[in-house]
Amino acid sequence: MNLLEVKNLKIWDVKTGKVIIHNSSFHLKQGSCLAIVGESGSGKSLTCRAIMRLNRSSLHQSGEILFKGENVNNLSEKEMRKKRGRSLCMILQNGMSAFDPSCVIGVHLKETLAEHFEWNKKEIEEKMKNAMESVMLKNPKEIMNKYPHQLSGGMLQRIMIALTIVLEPDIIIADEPTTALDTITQFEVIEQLIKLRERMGCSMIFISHDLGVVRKIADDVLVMKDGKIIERGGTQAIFSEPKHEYTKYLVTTRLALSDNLKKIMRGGAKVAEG
Ligand SMILES: Nc1ncnc2c1ncn2[C@@H]1O[C@H](COP(=O)(O)OP(=O)(O)OP(=O)(O)O)[C@@H](O)[C@H]1O
Repeated sequence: MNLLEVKNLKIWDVKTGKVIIHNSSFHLKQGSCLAIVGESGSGKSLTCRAIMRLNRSSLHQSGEILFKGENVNNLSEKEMRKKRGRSLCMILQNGMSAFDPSCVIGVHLKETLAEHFEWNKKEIEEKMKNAMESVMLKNPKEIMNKYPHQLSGGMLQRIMIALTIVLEPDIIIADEPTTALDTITQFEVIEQLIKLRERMGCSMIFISHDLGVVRKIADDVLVMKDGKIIERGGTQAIFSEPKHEYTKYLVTTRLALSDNLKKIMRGGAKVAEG
């Protein structure tokens, strides 16, 4: 069953009239992970933000975005707010931009959860504590009393994953969730995302420049270039028999980069062991 079906999505800038996403159609199967890859500026983030209806007001969108058969393009902002977080959850590139800098993490987490559930303060604290421990965040109580700037990028990403565990959304959209992190932390956060999928069986849209990670985590892949989907298919097929010249280029160059990462990781592990 398709949990999400995007039909003829078009996004354009009303100020300039420029079309940025041209007639994009794709679907996300229940329980599967769809990766969107492509060079910088190809339209991956705008596509995902369109699903969440989070693009700036100067960007207009048309077409159908059917979530469980309902076109989210037709929902009011109030109805959409209920869907965000509870049904469709986004893990952003930079944890720092996801949390309110003016309050401690715990306040933000409690406010988010109180918006979607009838839990009392104690229940929220208990659920968050368990979820944070499950993503290897030690001392959850201490962390909840810290401001975002007092925590590392890797910790903020884990907190976002922990919040996602508690929210149990139908779809997680992870937009380059490890780009802002150092190599070792990237590896750990990806491990947590893989575990999250295994545990919750949720569906995921995963945007990444790292094709090594895409090969590990995704079931299907969309390749985007200049606002268009130029190739799509099962992960295995995309990597072993890419058809489009651009996909061939991506697969060879990006996998070479990934191999480099693996070498660094092995080196890092040795240093840690020694
Ligand atoms: N608010 C905006 N107004 C007008 N154009 C925009 C806006 N945001 C992004 N764009 C343009 O839309 C295109 C697609 O951007 P998008 O952020 O979706 O690319 P991307 O594939 O996610 O890139 P990256 O991998 O660097 O994150 C780019 O050319 C970008 O300059």
